[in-house]
Amino acid sequence: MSFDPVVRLADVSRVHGDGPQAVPALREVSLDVAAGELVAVMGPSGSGKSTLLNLAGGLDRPTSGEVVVEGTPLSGMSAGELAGLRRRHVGYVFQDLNLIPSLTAAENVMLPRELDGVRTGQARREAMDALGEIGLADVAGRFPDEISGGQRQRVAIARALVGERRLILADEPTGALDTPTGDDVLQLLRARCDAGATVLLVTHEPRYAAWADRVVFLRDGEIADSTAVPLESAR
Ligand SMILES: Nc1ncnc2c1ncn2[C@@H]1O[C@H](COP(=O)(O)OP(=O)(O)OP(=O)(O)O)[C@@H](O)[C@H]1O
Repeated sequence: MSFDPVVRLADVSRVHGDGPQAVPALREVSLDVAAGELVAVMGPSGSGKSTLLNLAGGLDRPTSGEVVVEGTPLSGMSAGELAGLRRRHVGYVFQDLNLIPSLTAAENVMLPRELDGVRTGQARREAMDALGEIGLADVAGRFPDEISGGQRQRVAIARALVGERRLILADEPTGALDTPTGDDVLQLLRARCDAGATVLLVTHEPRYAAWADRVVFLRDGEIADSTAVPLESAR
């Protein structure tokens, strides 16, 4: 594990809305996550888990504090620069899969790379590699409504992993899946960490958190506890 964090949150606060409606979703949270680390983020509904993930990936900006991704502070970046950094370095897996229904599995995986200027041939090769890695090469030409929910979720993960992204943000990626398929997803994320990526995983399930190196518990927008996961756990 390298010492420099892939993502650093330094005294990060986020207030949603203003005036009497203002909601302090995160309060002065500091967190470093290194290359090779899988950190599970747990906590009750409304404790700030999704807010933390969105800030870590530059999808949202903090009210105060600083987010640093791969050594670059995000505060000074324009919206366009942030979008570029997200496409190059950050992969997202959300519970609602956001696959584009009119594109095949392979085309969905290719899309972020093509948006980043990678030529179609290379993007296709990368997509096929990413799909092959997760055992989905045979459904590459099918559309999202022609494959199962578990396969769709794995396609979404392939799309998050394609290219050289080292920071993977997964918000309840196992939410709609049965247990064996959820285990497959975790195994995949774990393998990417072991290959040097960094994963922040929001989950309500202790079963899946057991795959992490560390579990961070949020309560009312603050880190209430941070616990190393013993090696003899589920992994
Ligand atoms: N865009 C927004 N505008 C106003 N309030 C928001 C917004 N997004 C989140 N919040 C509020 O901020 C707090 C933290 O929300 P967040 O979604 O980060 O929590 P969470 O732990 O991910 O919850 P869940 O487990 O239910 O998804 C909640 O009180 C929520 O209502």
